[in-house]
Amino acid sequence: VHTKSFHIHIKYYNQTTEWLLSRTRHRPKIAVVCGSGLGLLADGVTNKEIFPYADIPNFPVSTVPGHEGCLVFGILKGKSCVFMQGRFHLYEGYSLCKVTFPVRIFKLLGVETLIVTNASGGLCPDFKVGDIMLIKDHINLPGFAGQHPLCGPNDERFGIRFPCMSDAYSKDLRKLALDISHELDYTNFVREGVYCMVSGPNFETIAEARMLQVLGCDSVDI
Ligand SMILES: O=P(O)(O)O[C@@H]1C[C@H](O)[C@@H](CO)O1
Ligand code: HPA
Repeated sequence: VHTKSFHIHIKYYNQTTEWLLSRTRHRPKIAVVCGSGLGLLADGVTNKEIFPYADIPNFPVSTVPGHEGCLVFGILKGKSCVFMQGRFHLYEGYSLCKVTFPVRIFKLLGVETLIVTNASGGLCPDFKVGDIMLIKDHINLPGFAGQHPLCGPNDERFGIRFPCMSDAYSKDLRKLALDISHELDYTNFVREGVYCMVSGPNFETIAEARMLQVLGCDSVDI
């Protein structure tokens, strides 16, 4: 991989951030990335301001069905939020720094909490189709092969060079989600587990899925 594809100059992050800040009144502290078919998570938002990705400078565009390709700002339960209706994938041909570009824009917009969602494949034999799995940890398989969004020059504005990953997923937020699933009587389909990223675009072979199970993965996605 050419090292240039590991890096996006800060001027592009600043340009995109300034473009958005000059067009929205919202100053979200919470961002939600909606996976395939999950753009409807933004439906309950009020005071909506919608920006198609194609209009936002430097933003990638969605090429996968089920990904609307819009950034939606608004208010949910009194909190200012931003929703990505559609996310980006390595298999679309984007470098990982392009895939994660919006996350860094969220950081520059002042977002403090990131909620990621997607439609992944279940590996844990106890899971049923349609279950919701809260991610408690992950295995970044492409990362083992040097396909990692943090490779390249480090910009301390976005975080330290060697980030600790032992607490990547907030215990407090996971507990909150579990508490709410109890309150709503959703416990028979809300699970916790280890998520694995693979590159795609093919889904896994039977042998690969079995290997991932042995490695301790409960769900897998591309
Ligand atoms: O963006 P997510 O992970 O929800 O999308 C899944 C995996 C593929 O991108 C796509 C296949 O339908 O859905
Ligand atoms: N594997 C199997 N099923 C899936 C995946 C995957 O990676 N992503 C979404 N459904």
